[in-house]
Amino acid sequence: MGKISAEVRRVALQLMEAILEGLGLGKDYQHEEFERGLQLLQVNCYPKEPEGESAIGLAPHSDHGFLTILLVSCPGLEVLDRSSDTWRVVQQPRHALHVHVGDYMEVLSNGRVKTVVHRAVLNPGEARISMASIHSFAMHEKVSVAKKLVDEQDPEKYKESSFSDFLDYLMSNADKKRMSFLESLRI
Ligand SMILES: O=C(O)CCC(=O)C(=O)O
Ligand SMILES: [Fe+2]
Repeated sequence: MGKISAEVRRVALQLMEAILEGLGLGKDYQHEEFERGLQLLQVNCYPKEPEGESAIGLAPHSDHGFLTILLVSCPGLEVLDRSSDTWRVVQQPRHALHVHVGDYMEVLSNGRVKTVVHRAVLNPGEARISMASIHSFAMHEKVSVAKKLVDEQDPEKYKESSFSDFLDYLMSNADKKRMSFLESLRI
């Protein structure tokens, strides 16, 4: 587990640099904050789909960090196509990793790069395991819109927040039907 986490972290940081460069911020933008950031591993185990029923394994959501790298044992991942508001099945080439952009990437880029809304459905043929590696800043480090991506036509669209603010948000809304964390940050 230690080796795969370290390798996945290396890939995530390299992808982050490429995205930052693509946004015109330069690959070293907030380099230290990314370097000392958090990596969270979440392992999901789903049972086989009961016969004749279709069932959701993990409800629709977006991930809170900058990037998620996902390893899955078999198909079951679906992403929301924003243009048609329909779910698209994600193909699963053998041994391929999936990369999701998360909420903090949408915040940092001032909405230029959109978070991916996704869900997992149960697989009729077999039980399923997935391992999500989520990459974010450190617990109390604030993520904010890059000032270079703000101007009169494109005002700042999100409030700053940290991972600890995200946890507080989850706790405070635990028993309510709630808007997503990202929606709560919209200005
Ligand atoms: O199991 C999957 O394919 C998705 C897992 C996921 O979205 C998550 O852990 O955040
Ligand atoms: Fe997810």
